[in-house]
Amino acid sequence: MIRRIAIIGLGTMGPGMAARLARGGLQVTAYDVAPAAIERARTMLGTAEGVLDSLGVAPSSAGAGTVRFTDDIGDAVADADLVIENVPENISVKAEVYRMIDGLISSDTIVASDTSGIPITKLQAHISHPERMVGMHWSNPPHIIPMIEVIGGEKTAPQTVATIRELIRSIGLLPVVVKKDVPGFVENRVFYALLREAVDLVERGVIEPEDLDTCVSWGIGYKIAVIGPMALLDMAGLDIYKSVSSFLNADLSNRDDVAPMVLERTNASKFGIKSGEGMFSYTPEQTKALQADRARKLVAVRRILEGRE
Ligand SMILES: NC(=O)C1=CN([C@@H]2O[C@H](COP(=O)(O)OP(=O)(O)OC[C@H]3O[C@@H](n4cnc5c(N)ncnc54)[C@H](O)[C@@H]3O)[C@@H](O)[C@H]2O)C=CC1
Ligand SMILES: Cc1ncc(C(=O)O)c(C(=O)O)c1O
Repeated sequence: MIRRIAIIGLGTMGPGMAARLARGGLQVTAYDVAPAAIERARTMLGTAEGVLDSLGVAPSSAGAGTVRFTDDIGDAVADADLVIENVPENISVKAEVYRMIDGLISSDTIVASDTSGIPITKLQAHISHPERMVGMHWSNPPHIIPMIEVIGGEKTAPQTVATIRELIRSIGLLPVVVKKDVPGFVENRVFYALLREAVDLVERGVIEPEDLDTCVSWGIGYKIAVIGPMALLDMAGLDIYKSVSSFLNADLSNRDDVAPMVLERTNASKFGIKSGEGMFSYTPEQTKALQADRARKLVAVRRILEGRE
């Protein structure tokens, strides 16, 4: 039974996860190597709790859990039933965290990674109890998006996958078990196929970035929240899909490296909202307003999709 959870890494994802897990009645300790990240996370935690209130996510019947911040990794993982590693998407950074916690956790502590797509089999090579390591891939913003992928690597015990799936279900979220440890799992394989084509179309001047977003959000994006791709195939007709894919698939982007448009920006430290500029530009005031507006709309859409409005 999982009651105490340590979150390692409090950047974009950690604070929202901490808020959601605590709302589910769990005792969370939250650690980051950077003191500034811990300070930022305190504010982000408060914002996420407000969003959970507006989503109507009630505390568990046993009451809400707690979030305690710490700057000591040993303190964070001591007594944890589950450690969620949430540091940058880089195998050596993640492996260093596993090495650090290896001697600090008990042999029955589960270690989960929120990796966006590094195969779990690669990550579990860096830990003493690989049978207790599992992928637990949340989607951003983690306190709003209810689906979480659960992925076992070659050495993950089936019981570890089952325990994490049950934990997710027990706090009212939606676990999806990915049956094969493929890079990117399922969500990001599908999403990155879309992103590759979107970036390519903008880069080739087929469409302006703002218009690309309008096309995708109000075209496929809007309906895909209600009708998933497999069901859409049936709605459109497999005969139509057969005809279109017979000429279109061969014309879609198949680039296997990072697009120049993305490299130019990342080389200039233009990472998006976190640096004030990426595909678009953002002042701090615009960022605040945008995040509040997006949270409000995501909350409203989720309430409707769940049949609550
Ligand atoms: N940003 C996103 O939309 C999503 C990210 N992910 C995955 O979640 C993981 C974390 O991503 P983000 O939160 O976006 O990263 P981020 O870069 O925003 O935050 C990472 C945090 O880890 C901290 N950190 C670095 N080394 C550390 C160490 N040795 N010990 C403790 N803390 C350390 C950093 O100080 C930073 O605060 C990555 O694997 C990413 O691929 C998963 C779903 C969505
Ligand atoms: C661009 C991008 N990459 C990865 C992820 C992820 O799920 O890991 C996300 C996300 O929104 O969650 C993302 O936007």
